[in-house]
Amino acid sequence: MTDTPAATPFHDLDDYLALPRLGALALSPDGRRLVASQAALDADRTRWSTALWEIDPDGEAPARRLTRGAKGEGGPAFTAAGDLLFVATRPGDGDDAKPCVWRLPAGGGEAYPLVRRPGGISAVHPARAADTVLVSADTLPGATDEASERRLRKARSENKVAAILHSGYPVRYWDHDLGPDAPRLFVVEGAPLAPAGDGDDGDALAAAPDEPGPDDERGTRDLTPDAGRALVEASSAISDDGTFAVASWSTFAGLAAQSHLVRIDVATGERRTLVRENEADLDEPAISPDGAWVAYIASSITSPQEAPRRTAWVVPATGGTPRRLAADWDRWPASLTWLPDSSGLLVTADEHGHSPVFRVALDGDAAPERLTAEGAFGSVVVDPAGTHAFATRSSYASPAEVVRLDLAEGVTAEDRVRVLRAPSERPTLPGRLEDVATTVTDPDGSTHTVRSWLALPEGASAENPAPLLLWIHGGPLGSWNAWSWRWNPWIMVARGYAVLLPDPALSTGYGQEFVQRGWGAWGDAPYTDLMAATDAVEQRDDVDASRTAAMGGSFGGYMANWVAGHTDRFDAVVTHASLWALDQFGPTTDASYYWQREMTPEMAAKHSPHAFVGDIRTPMLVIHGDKDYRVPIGEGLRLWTELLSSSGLPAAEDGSTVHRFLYYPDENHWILTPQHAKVWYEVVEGFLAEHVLGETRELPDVLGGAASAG
Ligand SMILES: CSCC[C@H](NC(C)=O)C(=O)N[C@@H](C)C(=O)N[C@@H](CO)C(=O)O
Repeated sequence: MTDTPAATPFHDLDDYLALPRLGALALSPDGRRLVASQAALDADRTRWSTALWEIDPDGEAPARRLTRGAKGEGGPAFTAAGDLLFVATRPGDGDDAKPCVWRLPAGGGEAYPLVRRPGGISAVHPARAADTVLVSADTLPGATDEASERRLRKARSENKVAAILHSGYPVRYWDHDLGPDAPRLFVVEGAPLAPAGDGDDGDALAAAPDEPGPDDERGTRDLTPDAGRALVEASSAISDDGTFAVASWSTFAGLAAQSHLVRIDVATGERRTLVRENEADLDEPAISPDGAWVAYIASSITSPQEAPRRTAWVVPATGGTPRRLAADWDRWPASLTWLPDSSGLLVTADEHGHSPVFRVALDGDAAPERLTAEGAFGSVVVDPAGTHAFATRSSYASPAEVVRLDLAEGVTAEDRVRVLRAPSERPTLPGRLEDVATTVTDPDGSTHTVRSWLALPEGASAENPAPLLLWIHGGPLGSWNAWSWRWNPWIMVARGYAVLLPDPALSTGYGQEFVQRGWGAWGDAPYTDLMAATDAVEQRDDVDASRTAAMGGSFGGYMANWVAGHTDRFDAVVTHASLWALDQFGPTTDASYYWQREMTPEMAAKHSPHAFVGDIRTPMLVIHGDKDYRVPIGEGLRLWTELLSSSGLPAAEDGSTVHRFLYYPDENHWILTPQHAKVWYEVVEGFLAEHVLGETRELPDVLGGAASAG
């Protein structure tokens, strides 16, 4: 017998990067076909590409791959006739090829391009009970038809002009520039799609989308020629009968942006405001199957004093007075899916380290019924009989898998969920996960529970306590409740660390008051909660309190920077894409309007990590991507120069320093390529090994023979 745990994919970064990653689901209107997208590593291991897979809704047959395009396929959706539509670029169209909509006929045959637009198509929305299909496509402001759009695009590309003339805000989004084109909604024109084929059992669906099939390409009619930037970041839905659409529509005034819901008549393009609130953004419209109601999510406009509230509402689809669903519910709805008889909705919402599915009735004031126990659910779809739902479920114990939920009354949460046969197996973990909690007392005397996930290596024990890594989540309005490929604790667990994933003040799933305690005061309760959670696990005999590190990304990087300036209890701090100087972050992020609502100059001054640089006595690894527009590179650059010049551990005269800066010239807020993700984990692990374990790791050659990670 040996205590050495069996090797898992988390022990080897190449194996980890090769794990397939499940995406969104689509269910055919008859409920008989379930399709999932899944990303897998390409043969040259430098990108992931997505393919569509058919999943047996009964859980009997193995998953079957449907598409094999060289450039990948995504955004699956079924038409009323059962054809599968998806978005993909055409093979052979070159590097600047634009995605278009493909049709894979229900009756068999080759997939072929159904609709294209000169600027590409980003999403497709078929009606569930009519031959109407909407698409969302980026369009130039001066384009009046496809010919003028092509002419304008040609003028820019042939003259190699990338300049964009703005007259308002926003100008960037996450990792790309906004403009000069912007999304508009189009209806696909033409005769009804050809009926399904000869009843072939579908084997032909495995055909590759290599060559266009039938000569059936369709044109489009612009439903929103005057959209301007109103549909940037919009969510939209089409009614089952295909007669109208509802979209979130943004208006801009200076820096301020606000969204309301519009109803658009598909036949005429006539548009009218369905519901508008002065004090909230309205998004995520979902039209009831009977066409009578529109459900949506309202996110209140914040102020420096007041945190947002997210609530679910319904309004008659023809307009009228909105009504709040589950009015006393102290949870934030994340997604809304109607039941087929329009009697209510399935709603996901964060709760205590999970994101379960709840059933919410349309009428009455019954409390939402929590249907599931473990995990975070997404991509929820319901079969036409209303007896089962399908969803993806992940947690920190498992990447996303496809599950079927039995919607019958009286079923226990455990019995309700059945895991379906997905394209890939659940990977073996290198350790175990515990749900831990501690109690904190705020300066006003109120007490709160701070709960965390603690991932422990298999061998951790009193005789062999594990070094501790505190990993802080971003947002900050979020929760460690779903698997993340970006922030994966198991890689560090496989290297012997216990990883603590706390949900401090500002986290979601614990009620409004828990968010409010950290609002506008990021360095107070969120920080003290994190320290309290760390104190509590350091009491355990299977955790080694003398070897510890803290890390975080994005807002989690802000907190890592704050930690570095406020305690020297950790041996190392890793900060990725982090907010450093709040005086500059607010105006330079792509979402300035969002942050400036919360941040006063006083708050920025009081809670800015850069003001405490002189107190930093912990080696720091700074990581930033140049194309990060959410937390712009100026944060990383200023952090780096101030660390070298002004921290309590400045660079020596010969330039040597304990700090490190891992800079990605062509990555953004996320590290999107496999090879760069591998370097990320290698450098993080090497830096922690040096400072926490006192060990040296060799850096990979791809870093050009750089000196040690620590
Ligand atoms: C619901 S919390 C707000 C998320 C926030 N949104 C905007 C408009 O800025 C955001 O993007 N925060 C980042 C600084 C961040 O912390 N991102 C995290 C979580 O999304 C990340 O892991 O990238």
